[in-house]
Amino acid sequence: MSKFRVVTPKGASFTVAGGGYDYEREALDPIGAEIIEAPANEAEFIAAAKTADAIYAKGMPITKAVIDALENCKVITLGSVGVDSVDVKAATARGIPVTNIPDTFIEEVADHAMMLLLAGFRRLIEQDKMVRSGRWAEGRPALLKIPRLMGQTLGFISFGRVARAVAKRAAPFGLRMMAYDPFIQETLMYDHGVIPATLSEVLSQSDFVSMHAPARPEVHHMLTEKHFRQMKKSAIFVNTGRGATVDEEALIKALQEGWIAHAALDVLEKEPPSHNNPMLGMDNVTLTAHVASASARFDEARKRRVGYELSLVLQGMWPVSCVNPSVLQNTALRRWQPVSMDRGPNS
Ligand SMILES: NC(=O)C1=CN([C@@H]2O[C@H](COP(=O)(O)OP(=O)(O)OC[C@H]3O[C@@H](n4cnc5c(N)ncnc54)[C@H](OP(=O)(O)O)[C@@H]3O)[C@@H](O)[C@H]2O)C=CC1
Ligand SMILES: O=C(O)C(=O)CO
Repeated sequence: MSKFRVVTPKGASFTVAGGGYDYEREALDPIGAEIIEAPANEAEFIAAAKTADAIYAKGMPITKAVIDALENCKVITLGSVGVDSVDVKAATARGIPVTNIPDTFIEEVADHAMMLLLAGFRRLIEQDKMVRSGRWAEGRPALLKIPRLMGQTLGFISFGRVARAVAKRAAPFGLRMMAYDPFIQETLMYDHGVIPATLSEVLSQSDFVSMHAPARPEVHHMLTEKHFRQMKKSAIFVNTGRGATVDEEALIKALQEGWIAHAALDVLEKEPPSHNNPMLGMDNVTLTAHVASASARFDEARKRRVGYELSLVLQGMWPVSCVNPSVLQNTALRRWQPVSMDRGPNS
């Protein structure tokens, strides 16, 4: 009989083809913790998770109803940066720490954001189609209409870890950069050659708007019609954050009516999109399938980090990355390292 039960919804998202090796186990086996898969529907999950020592959240939303039913849970662990699949407020109210993996694949996501920006700007998909369909001669005239990249303005919405890594990549291209993020110190922006700005300034002055806001209830549909109307007609909108931060209907209207030029998106409101999502047929949209974090090291890095966070808490210690750290002081867990209490609105 295992000492600790970690319950997780069956049918994980993210997993490599064929399942992959359970790197979490390298941290969990030595402490006698077992990962148990439970059906990914709320009622059956609650029945299996009620007495669990920990929840490993993936795929299924961990709602208030699930959280309120937990009798013995010491931590809810996420194998992602985004914490939108867990009701963090409900966990905080129950005094349960929630952990994520914020520093695991920043570089991959930043590479992807930069790729989307460049592909949208240099019209990669359109150029590729022209060559394949025998319209070679149309390629050059299409690009003769666009400005050169150097000197264009890149505006960030949110200036967290990923946006900062994008800024490092964008600086050598000679882009002017500005950012809206009321939650971080302006010095961090200046350190990256980025000018602090209001949301309106970012929207109205940027040639590229790169969206990195986390999907929290208060950030839901942060960008609406009025925001797309403020953007330049030539603007390219890049989103590698979360689809829910954008009113997708408004974005589609903006693209169809020419308020902005192009959207390059790794994330959508509904993933995968339904077959009648108009963006699937639009030439001024570049899409990838929420894959920005993926690389050959993704599965191992994510699982090892999840195993580490779980094993710390199950052995009675503070986790390394807690999104609601205010709860830690009221737990029996031991503080063994400095942890920043300065986290977002949910903490
Ligand atoms: N496409 C993909 O595969 C991936 C997507 N992501 C998404 O990207 C997002 C950003 O990642 P990352 O940069 O690592 O996250 P960070 O937590 O490092 O940065 C997010 C920043 O946004 C700030 N913020 C919070 N609310 C607002 C708001 N209303 N307006 C402006 N800024 C706000 C945060 O402040 P504070 O910390 O105070 O809350 C923080 O400074 C993640 O939340 C995740 O959803 C991440 C990885 C992979
Ligand atoms: O970590 C996240 O938030 C992701 O979206 C991973 O793909």
